[in-house]
Amino acid sequence: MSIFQGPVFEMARTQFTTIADYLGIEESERDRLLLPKRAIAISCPIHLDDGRTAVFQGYRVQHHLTLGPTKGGTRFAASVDMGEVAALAIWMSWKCALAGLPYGGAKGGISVDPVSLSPRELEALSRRYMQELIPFVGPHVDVMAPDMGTNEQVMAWFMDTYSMYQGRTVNEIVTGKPVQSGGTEGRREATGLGVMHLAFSAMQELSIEPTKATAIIQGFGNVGSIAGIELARRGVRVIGVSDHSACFFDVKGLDVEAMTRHVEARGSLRGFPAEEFEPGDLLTQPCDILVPAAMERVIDAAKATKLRCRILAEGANGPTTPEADKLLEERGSDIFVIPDILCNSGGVIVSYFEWVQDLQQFFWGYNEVVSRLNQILDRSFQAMVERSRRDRISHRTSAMSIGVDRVRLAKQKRGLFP
Ligand SMILES: NC(=O)C1=CN([C@@H]2O[C@H](COP(=O)(O)OP(=O)(O)OC[C@H]3O[C@@H](n4cnc5c(N)ncnc54)[C@H](O)[C@@H]3O)[C@@H](O)[C@H]2O)C=CC1
Ligand SMILES: O=C(O)CCC(=O)C(=O)O
Repeated sequence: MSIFQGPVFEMARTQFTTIADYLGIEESERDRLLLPKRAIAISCPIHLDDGRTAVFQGYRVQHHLTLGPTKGGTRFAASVDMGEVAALAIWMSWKCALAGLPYGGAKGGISVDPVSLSPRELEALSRRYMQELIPFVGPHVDVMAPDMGTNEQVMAWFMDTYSMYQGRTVNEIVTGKPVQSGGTEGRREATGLGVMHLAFSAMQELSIEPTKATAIIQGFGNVGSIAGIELARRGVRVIGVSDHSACFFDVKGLDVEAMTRHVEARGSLRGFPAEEFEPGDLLTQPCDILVPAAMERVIDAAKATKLRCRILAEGANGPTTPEADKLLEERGSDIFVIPDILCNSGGVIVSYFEWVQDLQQFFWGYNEVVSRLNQILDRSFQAMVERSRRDRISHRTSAMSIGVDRVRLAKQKRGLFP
C-alpha cells in the first residue's frame, strides 16, 4: 500500500494524469515523474507549559532532485498528513518549473493546530521540527519557507536552530525570514502581490476596468489579507472576506486595512464590527475576482456550477477539485481561471530571490524585488495564455503542462543510471 493517501494526493495524481495524457507521456515514465523521491516522517516531542510531554507528527516530502535543491513551505495545521504534504510538494515542482526556478518541489508540516499552542510551545515545536530534519535539509539540499500556520518568526527559529548546529549563521537554509534576520524585502507581501498582479493581467485580458471591479476573498492570512489590501489600494472594491472565525459581505465594500489591523491585534476576524454573512454562501456571490486563499478543495463540483465570478484567482494551493475543473471547462470561457501554480507563485519566486541574496550576501531593494517578480509572473502568464489558446486547453492544463514538460525534459537529458 502506498504511503501517499487521501483526497489531496488523489487530486494531484488525477491532475497529473490529465497532463500526462495531453503531453502523451508513456505509462512507463509516469511514476518517475509523479512519485516523490523522498518522504520523511518524524516525531517531535516537546514539553507543554503544564509539564506534560506531547509528541507531534511531522513530515517533509522532497518531490524531485533533478533541477537543484528542493523548495517549499512548512504548514502547521491539523489536516497535515503525508498525503497532503506529498501533493503540495508535487504542485511545488510544477510551480517552480513554470516560473523557471532551479528547484524541485518540497513541502512539509506538522499535524497541529498552532492556535492551541502557547508562544513558548510554538517556539519549542518549531525548533524541534527543524532539529529533527537537519540530516535531510541544507541550502543546496532542501530549503523551507512559510505556508499556512507558519510565518516569519517560525522561519527565524528554523534558521537559528540550523545555524546553532552548524556553529555559524546560515541564512540561506530557509526563506521567508524577517528582513532583520537575512530575509528579503518583499517576501512577506510576495504571494498576495502576485495574486493582485495576475488579477490585473486577467482584467486587462477581459477589458474589466479595475476601479469598477469587485473582489471576494476567502482566507485572511498572509496571502488573502495582502491580496485584499493590494487590490483595494488600486481601486478594486473588496465586497467579501472570510477567515476560519468569521465571514463578511457588503456590496458597498469592506475596509480591508481595518480588518488587517483587527487580525493583527486579535489573531482573527472574530469580533470585527460589521454584519456577519453565511460562510457557505460567500464563494458563490457575484463578483469580478474570486480569491480562495485558505484551504484545498473548497470549490467542488456543487460550487463550480454556482460560481458567479469572472476571474478565479487561486491564491490557495489546490482550491479547485478536478471534478469542479471539468465543470468549469464545460461552462466554456466565462470564468478566467488563474491556476494556483501560477497565481500564488509570487511567494516562491521571491523566496528564490531571498536565497540568491543570502548566498551572495548582497541585498536588493523592494522595487528591484517587485520588478523582477512581475517580469517572471508576466512571462509565465503569457506562456500559459498562449499555449491554452494554441491547443484549446484549460489554463490549468496549460500551466501544469509547461511545468511538467520542463521537469520531464530535464530528467530525460540527465538520463537514468544504467
Ligand atoms: N504564505 C505563502 O507565501 C504561500 C501560501 N500559499 C497558500 O495560500 C493559502 C493560505 O496560506 P497563508 O495565507 O500563508 O496561510 P495563513 O496561515 O497566513 O492564513 C490562512 C487563512 O485561512 C483562514 N482559514 C482557514 N480555514 C478557513 C476556512 N475554512 N474558511 C475560511 N478561511 C479559513 C485562516 O483563518 C487564515 O485567515 C494556503 O493554501 C497556502 O498553501 C501558496 C503560496 C505561498
Ligand atoms: O516560498 C517558498 O519557498 C514556498 C512557498 C509555498 O509553500 C508555496 O508556494 O506553496
